[in-house]
Amino acid sequence: YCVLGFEVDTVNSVQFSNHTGYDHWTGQVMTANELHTLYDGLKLNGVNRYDYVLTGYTRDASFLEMVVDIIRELKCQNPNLVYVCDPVMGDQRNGDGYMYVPEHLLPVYKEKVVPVADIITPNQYEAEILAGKKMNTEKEALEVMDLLHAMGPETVVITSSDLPSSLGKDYLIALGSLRKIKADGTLVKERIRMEIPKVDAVFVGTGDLFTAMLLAWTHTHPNNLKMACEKTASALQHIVRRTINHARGKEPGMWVGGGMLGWGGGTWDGWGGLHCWVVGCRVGWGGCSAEGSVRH
Ligand SMILES: Nc1ncnc2c1ncn2[C@@H]1O[C@H](COP(=O)(O)OP(=O)(O)O)[C@@H](O)[C@H]1O
Ligand SMILES: Cc1ncc(COP(=O)(O)O)c(CN)c1O
Repeated sequence: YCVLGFEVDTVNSVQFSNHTGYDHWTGQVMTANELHTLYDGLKLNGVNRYDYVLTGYTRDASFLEMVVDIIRELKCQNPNLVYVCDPVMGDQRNGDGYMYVPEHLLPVYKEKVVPVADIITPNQYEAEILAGKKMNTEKEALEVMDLLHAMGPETVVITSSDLPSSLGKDYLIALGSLRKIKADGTLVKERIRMEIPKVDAVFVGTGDLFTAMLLAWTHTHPNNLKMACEKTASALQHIVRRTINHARGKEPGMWVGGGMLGWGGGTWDGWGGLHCWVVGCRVGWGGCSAEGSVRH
């Protein structure tokens, strides 16, 4: 189906009853073999040419390794392919970080996945464990982003952090860094900081949505990370606000669903012809979070 002008092929990396923030969850974790079988089908038909690949939540190390093998092959098919990786591993609450996927995935992300990624979107905790360095100040955050660039990706966006905002405690900080070596050898560096008004609730799936939106907006603004991030954050802000208003009963009749991706302004039609392959799961449905809109 077509989302924001992208024709998207989806592959489940897990198939769960609900996201893992619930007390219980059941379902299947996809294996490397199952992924390979699907990829083989695409190859046999000669339809394995993609412009973008986006990966999200994964629980299986060999599945991740297979993703890397496939990315390498897809990059041979299309050297301009952009791989957007959301290294979904964990989060922090009240300053304490924790992993919600098996810990042995960290070295696979670090040594194999991040090096082939063009854009990564960790949260603060994920950025810190990938870089092996804490970020308590903005200066340290910039150092962490440089360490992540050195691992491979030319675009790093830290989707949320608890760094202090000059606007007060009701704002969360997101940071972005674009580091590009141009054909003539010059280094282009763009750093951005976004202060995002906090909604007093915990959302699940917003990181996934952020990454999907960033993919779409960096396509429109490939050399303007500020613009891409602003449009992404704008959509997120609209969605979390409408979601919370709905949950509090202020917006009757609103459906938290895939169609919500249409908010945030801009013209999202008519891009046509782009192929995007998304490896990730659908993060559940129903409930009062933004998750319904993350139907990669
Ligand atoms: N409580 C919130 N208030 C406002 N915006 C939020 C909130 N939680 C998430 N967001 C939005 O979602 C984006 C991703 O944040 P988050 O879900 O914390 O990332 P991650 O899943 O990577 O930890 C943020 O940049 C912000 O735009
Ligand atoms: C199945 C699944 N997918 C994705 C996520 C990531 O959610 P978020 O976008 O909020 O980082 C989670 C978080 N627990 C999850 O359980």
